Amino acid sequence: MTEPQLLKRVRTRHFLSAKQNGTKITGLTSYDQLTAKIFDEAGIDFLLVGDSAANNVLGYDTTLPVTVDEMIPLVRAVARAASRAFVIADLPFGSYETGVADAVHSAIRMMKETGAHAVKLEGGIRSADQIRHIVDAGVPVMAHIGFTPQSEHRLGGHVIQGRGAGEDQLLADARAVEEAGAFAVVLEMVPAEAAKKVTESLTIPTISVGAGPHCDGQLLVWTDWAGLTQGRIPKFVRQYAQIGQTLRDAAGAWKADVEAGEYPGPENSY
Ligand SMILES: Nc1nc(=O)c2c([nH]1)NC[C@@H]1CN(c3ccc(C(=O)N[C@@H](CCC(=O)O)C(=O)O)cc3)CN21
Ligand SMILES: CC(C)C(=O)C(=O)O
Ligand SMILES: [Mg+2]
Repeated sequence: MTEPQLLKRVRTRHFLSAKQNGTKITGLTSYDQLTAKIFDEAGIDFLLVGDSAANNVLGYDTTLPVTVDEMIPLVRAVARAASRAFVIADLPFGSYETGVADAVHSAIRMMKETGAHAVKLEGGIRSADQIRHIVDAGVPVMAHIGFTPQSEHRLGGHVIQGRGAGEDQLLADARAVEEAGAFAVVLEMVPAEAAKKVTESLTIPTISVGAGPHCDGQLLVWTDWAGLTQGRIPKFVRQYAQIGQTLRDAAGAWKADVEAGEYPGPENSY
């Protein structure tokens, strides 16, 4: 988006101007103050405290079990650490689907108790009323359509969305969230050509998570991107580090040194 030192704090208007200027927007997930500070210093434009914390922090198999109460301390840590990046709190499953009052309540809790700058929720047409009411309450909303992990059981697994006839549904969902007042929309796991059509038909920026190169920005789950996630990694991820292997090697080397009496050395002792 803009050079880190030129911009004090990323705001929703910078998302819109980035689309207008053709400058790509970058986002990573973050769940703690250590990574938030590092990604913020690297100039990443926004940090999403994803409900993927369910898998990546709390050890659940899916995102479904995580609650607002569990998310709040993580969002707070990220918001405290980020000085330039725009911090977005993911609304977990069950905290907004039950009606506009519950959705506004959850969004306000996130804003009041964490210092986040916006919330994100899943769903297009089905979530448009919630988006409208949260925005009316003064809270910016990032929408999320295409593959929506909170509904993976209804979708039948990690299935690519927006293929064939699904493209019309995707476009309708995208228009609905823009009309409802979302400032940006995440497109997850949709064909590049469908994402291109959505990007060209909206005035708000599209953020790709596995939606190809034509979107206005790109977002990845940091633990996937840094080689920390165990197990299957989606095809849309490019790994920029192998932190998992680095830590495994470090733990093995330290254990061997301790067992051999090589650690601590004189320089580590009083
Ligand atoms: N952005 C994102 N969303 C997720 O739901 C998600 C992550 N990242 N990262 C961690 C886990 C791992 N997940 C996934 C999601 C998809 C595949 C996968 O292999 N997908 C196929 C395409 C779908 C298919 O047709 O099977 C692929 O080739 O990428 C793997 C792990 C779900 N989780
Ligand atoms: C992958 C992104 C879009 C997300 O919702 C999350 O990390 O929870
Ligand atoms: Mg999420």
